[in-house]
Amino acid sequence: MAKIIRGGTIVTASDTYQGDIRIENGLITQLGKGLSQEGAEVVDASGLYVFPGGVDPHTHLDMPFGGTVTADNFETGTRAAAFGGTTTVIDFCLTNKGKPLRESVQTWHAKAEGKATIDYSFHLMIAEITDEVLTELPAIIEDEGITSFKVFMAYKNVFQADDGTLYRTLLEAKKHGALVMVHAENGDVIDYLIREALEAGNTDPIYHALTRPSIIEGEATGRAAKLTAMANSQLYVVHVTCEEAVKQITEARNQGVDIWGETCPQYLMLDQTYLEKPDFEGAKYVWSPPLRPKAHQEALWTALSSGQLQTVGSDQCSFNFKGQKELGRGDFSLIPNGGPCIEDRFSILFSEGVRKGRLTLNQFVDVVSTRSAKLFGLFPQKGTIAVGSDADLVLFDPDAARTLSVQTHHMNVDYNPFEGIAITGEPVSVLSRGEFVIRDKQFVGQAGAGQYLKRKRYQGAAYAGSPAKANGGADHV
Ligand SMILES: NC(=O)NCCC(=O)O
Ligand SMILES: [Zn+2]
Ligand SMILES: [Zn+2]
Repeated sequence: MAKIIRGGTIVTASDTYQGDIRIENGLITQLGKGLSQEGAEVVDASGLYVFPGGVDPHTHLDMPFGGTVTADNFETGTRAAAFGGTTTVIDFCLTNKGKPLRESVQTWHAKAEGKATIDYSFHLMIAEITDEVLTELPAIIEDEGITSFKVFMAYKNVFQADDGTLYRTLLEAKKHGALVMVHAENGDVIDYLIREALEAGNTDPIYHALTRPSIIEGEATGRAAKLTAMANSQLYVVHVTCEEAVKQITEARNQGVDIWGETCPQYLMLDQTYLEKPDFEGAKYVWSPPLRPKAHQEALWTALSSGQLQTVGSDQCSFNFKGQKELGRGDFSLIPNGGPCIEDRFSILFSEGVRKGRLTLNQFVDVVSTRSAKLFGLFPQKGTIAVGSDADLVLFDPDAARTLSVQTHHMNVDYNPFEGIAITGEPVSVLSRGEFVIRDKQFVGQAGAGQYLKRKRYQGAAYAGSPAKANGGADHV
C-alpha cells in the first residue's frame, strides 16, 4: 500500500522545507504540500524532521580480527543501525593473500544474506597486487558493483600493505573508476614502538595510544596523498583522528588532489584519557588510530563544518569487554581494536553537531548520508529525499532527551563507549525502501529484508561536489 508521510520538516543536504512525501513500491513518487491521501496509509510526521536514511560508509560486521570475531553480525549490527537512523551500510570485505578475491566476496555475501535488515554493500580490501588480482578486479567491479578498495597502511603482519601496493591500487582504481580508501598510520614505526613499550614493561591500554602518535597518522596521510597525486587518482582517508592528518588532507585538496576524509563520532566525542580508566576499562576505548588528546576534537569539528572532512562513519567494530577486549590483559597489543558506534553515529552528530551549532541541518544530512552516497556510487538512489529515490527515511524527534547506555542500546555488545553521555534527538520511525523497520521506536523489520547494493563507479570530484554550505539552510535553533 502507498504511504504518505504527512507534515514533517523535510531536510536534505541542500534544502529544508515543510511537506509531504508519497511512497509507492518502495520509491518516493511525490513531494509537495497537501498531497492527496487516496489509496495511501497516512503517517503523521508533524513536529518531526524527515531525513534521508543514514548511509554509514564504514562498518565491520561479523569480522574476524585480533584472534576473535566482532560481537555484532549483519543481523544485530544492521538492526541496531536501523534503530539509530541508518538505512545503508557499506561493510569491509576482507581478503586473503594468494586467494581469489571472488572467494572473499562470496564469504561476505554469505555473512550478510538472510541477516541484514537494511540495505548493504561492500568495499574490498586489497592486500597485494598480483597478476591474478589484476585479472579479477575488472570483473569484481562489473559483476559485484564493488567500486571502492581498501588499503591498510598499518596492522603489520596482519592487514598492512606496502606503499607499492597502495600506489598500484591507486593506478588500478583510476583506470576502472573506483575510489581507494586508506587506513593511514605508519605500521612499521608503530610495530617498533609497540615492541619497545612491551619490552619496557608498559602493557596497559594507554600504551596503545602512546605507541601510535598523531604525527605518524599525519605522515601516512601525507604519504598517501602524495601517491594519489602521482597516480592522478582518488583517495578517501578513513577514520581521521587528528589535526596533523586534517592538515595533510587540506593541503592536498588545496593543490587539487582528489582526496576526501572521514572522521567518526568517537574521535569527536572521546579523548585519550579514556584509555587510562582503571581495572583495564581503558581497553573499551582501544581504536586504531587511537583516541587523541582533547585539542584534536575542535580541529575535527572545524574540518567537518568547513568541508575539509566530508563524512562521518561509525567504524563499527564491536568486541565485548568480557572475553574479547580482555584478551589484551597484560599486553595492550592483544586488545582487539575497535568499538560499537553503528547505532549512535547519526544521533550523536545531530546532537553534538546541529544542536551545538557546529553544523547546519543540511551539513548534518550531508555528513551522515548524502556525501557517502555520492562518493560511493549510491546517489540519488540513497542519500537524499527526491522523486525516484528509495524511500529510506528517518522520522526524527529533535527534542527527545536521552542518555546513551548499554542498558538501552540494541548492539550485541556488553558496553557502550558513550555510556552516560546525554544527547538530544532520536529517530522515532525509520523506513527502508518504503517499509517500516523501526516504528514508534520498536523494531518491526526483518532479517534478510536488506538488499545487496551494486554501486556505480566513482564519478569524480565534481560529481561528489562541494559540501553543504555553512549557511545553507535553516538551523535547528
Ligand atoms: N578502527 C579499529 O580500531 N578497528 C576496526 C578496523 C579498522 O578500521 O582499522
Ligand atoms: Zn582502520
Ligand atoms: Zn574500520
